[in-house]
Amino acid sequence: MKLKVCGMKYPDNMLEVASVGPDYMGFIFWEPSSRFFNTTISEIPNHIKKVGVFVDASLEEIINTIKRYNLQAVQLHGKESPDFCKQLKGANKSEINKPKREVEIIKVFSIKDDFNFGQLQAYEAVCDYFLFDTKGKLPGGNGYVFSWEVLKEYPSKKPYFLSGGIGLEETDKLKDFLQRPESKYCYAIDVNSKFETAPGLKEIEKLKEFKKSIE
Ligand SMILES: O=C(O)c1ccccc1NCC(=O)[C@H](O)[C@H](O)COP(=O)(O)O
Repeated sequence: MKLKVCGMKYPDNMLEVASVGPDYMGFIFWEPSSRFFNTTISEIPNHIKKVGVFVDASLEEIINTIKRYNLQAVQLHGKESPDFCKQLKGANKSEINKPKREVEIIKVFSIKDDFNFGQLQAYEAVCDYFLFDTKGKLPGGNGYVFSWEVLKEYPSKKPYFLSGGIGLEETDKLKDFLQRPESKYCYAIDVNSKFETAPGLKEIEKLKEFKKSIE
């Protein structure tokens, strides 16, 4: 199972987290967040994909940020429409990253108690992954787990990231979930606030323990 560590902020901490070996590292490009990032990304190994997290940012802002930070993925955490994702995919193919690999598009859906999976259909062709997070006061990083039971209704074959308040306390529940049919397309686990001592500052020992538990 892949691991994404989101909400990185501090250069030394990025290097420490890199040593744990996640597959993705996320950077929040949404100013109101306590994890808002606008400085320099440390030299982390190439196999760790850098993900830019955006909330209803313009196409221009996203493209400029991809270029500035050499991002390999973008996570869209707002109300971005299928057409917006399509435009981003188009820009991606033509101008962002040629001749390198295309930037992955991760579209986020926030879940409270139930969820209308019908809305995924329009995004199938225009994003690479879905990410399921917990609906809360903020667009992301709320620190609450949603009921994964909802995913029994998952109608798609698109791989998804499971997110929302996941910490070491969820390890047993997660192991159980990963045995179930509804986790067939679960591609990665996304963690954030449950591994912090302060916004954007991750706890390395906890991350090591968690990574082992999902291997
Ligand atoms: O983390 C933030 O501050 C944030 C703010 C606005 C949009 C997205 C944000 N985080 C994105 C993530 O991918 C988080 O890992 C995800 O929401 C889960 O966070 P948590 O509930 O703290 O585990």
